[in-house]
Amino acid sequence: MRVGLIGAGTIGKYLLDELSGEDQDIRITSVFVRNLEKYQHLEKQYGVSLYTTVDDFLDSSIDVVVEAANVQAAKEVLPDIVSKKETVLISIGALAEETFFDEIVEIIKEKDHRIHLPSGAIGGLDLVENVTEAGVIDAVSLVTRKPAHTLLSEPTDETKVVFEGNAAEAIKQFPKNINVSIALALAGVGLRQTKVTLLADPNLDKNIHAIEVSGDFGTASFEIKNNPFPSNKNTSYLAAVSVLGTLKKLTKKINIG
Ligand SMILES: NC(=O)C1=CN([C@@H]2O[C@H](COP(=O)(O)OP(=O)(O)OC[C@H]3O[C@@H](n4cnc5c(N)ncnc54)[C@H](O)[C@@H]3O)[C@@H](O)[C@H]2O)C=CC1
Ligand SMILES: O=C([O-])CC(=O)C(=O)O
Repeated sequence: MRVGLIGAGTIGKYLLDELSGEDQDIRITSVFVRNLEKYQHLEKQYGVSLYTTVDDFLDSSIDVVVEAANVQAAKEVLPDIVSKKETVLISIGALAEETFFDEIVEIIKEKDHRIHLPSGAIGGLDLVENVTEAGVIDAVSLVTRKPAHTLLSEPTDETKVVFEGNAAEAIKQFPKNINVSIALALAGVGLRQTKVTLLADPNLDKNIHAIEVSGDFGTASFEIKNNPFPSNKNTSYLAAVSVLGTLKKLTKKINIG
């Protein structure tokens, strides 16, 4: 499977490290960048071709596109990508606006393409999706706790609630920090019904996501204590791992969950 990558930052570089080389079943062959000079070294290092226009990138010989840029970039390029390719989207917040979501769904239905949303820095989405499809879910909440300096510009001595509301509002205010809430919302009861609390904790060096689900099926609680990437404290290591996992699932004959 030949993969086209958008965004060669923390997650993108992790994927390049894992998925380059002739002998790989899944291999990144094309990378879309804005600044050719800055990323030129990737060509030699990973044997990839760089593209600066979306059209050329999509016309290169790739089977699937992985977006690992950011919510705004994803929104800009998503209609073009999904109309031509299968897509793995990690900036899931790009799908938070209802009209845009509907537009994308219309395109993928017409083109018979799929979008794959990795579980990112959380887990348990299979359960949430199952109980939602079966109509046996009542409520979902997410409490995210992050190192204070990744959320606040000023230092703080005590834990601060920086957001309390629903997933739709959370991603508008924190597009770089709470993509997980949109994955949870899309798997479950929707953006307005998914409760989100975001805490800035000065004594923390991990990104912790606590999920509570309840309904006729029973209750479920998940807590994911994520180690951040050393090079990017905003991003959990698991987020990158989940993109790799999603790509590997695309090639498997037995799917779990
Ligand atoms: N669903 C989840 O659990 C998580 C989702 N994310 C999403 O993944 C994204 C990527 O994360 P990281 O790799 O840690 O971020 P990063 O900031 O390290 O890397 C992003 C890269 O994308 C590039 N970029 C930005 N706009 C672009 C454009 N229009 N075209 C091409 N490249 C562009 C940047 O230059 C940078 O190299 C985040 O912005 C966030 O939206 C991140 C963590 C968790
Ligand atoms: O990496 C994380 O823990 C979560 C994150 O940034 C996001 O959901 O956007």
